[in-house]
Order: sequence, then structure tokens, then C-alpha cells
Amino acid sequence: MSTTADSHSAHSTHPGAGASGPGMPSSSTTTTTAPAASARALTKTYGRGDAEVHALRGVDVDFAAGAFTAIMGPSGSGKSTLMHCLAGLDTPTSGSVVLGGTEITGLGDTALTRLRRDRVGFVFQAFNLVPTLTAEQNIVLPLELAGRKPDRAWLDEITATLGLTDRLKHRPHELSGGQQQRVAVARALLTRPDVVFGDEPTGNLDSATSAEVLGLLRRSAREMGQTVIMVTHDPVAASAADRVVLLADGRLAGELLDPTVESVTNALAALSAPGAADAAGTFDAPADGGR
Ligand SMILES: Nc1ncnc2c1ncn2[C@@H]1O[C@H](COP(=O)(O)OP(=O)(O)OP(=O)(O)O)[C@@H](O)[C@H]1O
Repeated sequence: MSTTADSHSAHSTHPGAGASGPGMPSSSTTTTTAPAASARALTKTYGRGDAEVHALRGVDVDFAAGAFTAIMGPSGSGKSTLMHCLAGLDTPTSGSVVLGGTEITGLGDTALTRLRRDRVGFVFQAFNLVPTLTAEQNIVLPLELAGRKPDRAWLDEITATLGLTDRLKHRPHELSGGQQQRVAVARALLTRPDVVFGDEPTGNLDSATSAEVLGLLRRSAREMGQTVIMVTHDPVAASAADRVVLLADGRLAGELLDPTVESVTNALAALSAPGAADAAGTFDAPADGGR
């Protein structure tokens, strides 16, 4: 599939700068940094015999450092499975995943647990905050569990950027849904993870709050150089990303750079059409990691 290649674009805290447009040949991108995450020949098969489901059928994809990427595709196309394999939450059947320069396929449970704790941030649809802890205590919890002290300056910067400074002593039930999700984003950013994974992070939010949280994820990529990978069904959410990776029937089906609501909606409609998975690759598919 031509959406993937071994060339990666430059890491930049401003991935929009010099972004390759749709159809831009891969030779025009500069290779300076390894991707934050990549999958090679990734397969995942659930069940056996008649119950066998091929959730991933050989996915090759790179996620450039400092870029905000959305993973989209029809229901059952393998989005969550890909994200779970990339994040060390699920074990692929074959193929490899490299996260922040570490080959994670083959790591044992203990190493994977440590990797998820130290090198990955998660923002889920359900905010998953501990109700008895304050916002600040929730934000620092993963670091404290890891026996590490938070970097106070970084914590202050993140909470100021997310507009949480005057909410840090509040408990989750005293915060709005948007504020709770901002706490979850702050918690994910604090460890400076290789990748922040979002699983429908705006799924529980109204459209205004959703736009705010998406803006924050975008700024984390642009201003903090944070790599963000988000699974979503929502073309509006996906249009906040620098790049959309499209899956269909467990395979990569193309990608969109600088997506708009319209381009994402059109691409999804085309993928949902009968026989669309066989016509994969008909979308703009520059062969770089996106930025
Ligand atoms: N634990 C499991 N056991 C068996 N089959 C599974 C399991 N998890 C996922 N699948 C199957 O694998 C395929 C891909 O699932 P996955 O959840 O990755 O798709 P998705 O694109 O995220 O779907 P959705 O948009 O509906 O959330 C589906 O056919 C699904 O039913």
C-alpha cells in the first residue's frame, strides 16, 4: 500500500510548517527523526476456526513525531485494534510495533506495563479520573505511581496552557465535562510520553467543549511537540488533526493531509461504499509519515 514508506518527515514543534500537501512525492520530505510510533506488517487475528476475525491484515504505518494524527474508518475496520497494538494494550498476532525507538512486540507483561506507564499517555472517552482526588492529584497520579516527582515547572505550564490553574484543588464532580477532560489531557501530557493516544476523547462532550479539547490536543502537538494519535468516528474531530489515516477491513486504505470535515466525510463515504476496501489507496496518499 503506498500510504506507507520508510521515509519520515522532519520533526518539528510546528508540524504544519512545510507540510506536504496531498499527492506530494515522498522525495520532497526531509528525513531527520524517527517516527514516534510505527507498525510493520501488523496483523491481529481474534478467535479460531469459524470464529476467526482478521482485525488487522498487514498494516504498515508511521506516525511522525510531533504530529497529531487521527485514525478513521468504518465500524469494525480495526481502528481500536491498531491503537491498542501501538500502545502496548494488545499483542499483535504478527508484525512489529516500534514505540519511541523501542520494539515493543515481544516484550513481557511487566515491561509492557512499565512502557504504558512511562512512555504512553491515554485520553479516553470516559475521563477516568479518581473521584476522591483533586484535579492536581489526578494529574500527578501516574507519575507518583511510578515513584517519580512531577516537574513543577512543566506541570504549571501544562495546567496554565489548559486553563486549569484555578481548578487544581477541585474534585472531578466539581468540574464540567470539558474541564474533566482537560485534567485527563494534562495527566497524559505530564509524563512527556512518546505518544498520547486518544480513544474517542471527545465522544462524551458537547460540540463547543469538544472543539476546545481538540484545540488542546492540536496545540500539544504544535506547541509542545507532543505526538498525538486519536481514534475517532467524528469527521469534525478528525479535521482538527494534521493527518487522517484511513483503515478499511483491517488494511490501510489511504490518508489525508490537512484534513477538512468535507474531505474526511467524503473519504469515509467512499470507504463505506460496496467494494471500497478493494479500491484502497485511491485517496491522497503521500508516502511519508505525514509531516
Ligand atoms: N476481543 C475481540 N474478540 C473477537 N473479535 C474482536 C475483538 N476485538 C475486536 N474484534 C473484532 O475485530 C474487528 C476490528 O475491531 P475494532 O474494534 O478494532 O474495530 P473498530 O474500527 O475500532 O470498530 P468501531 O468503529 O466499531 O469501534 C471487528 O470485526 C471486531 O468485531
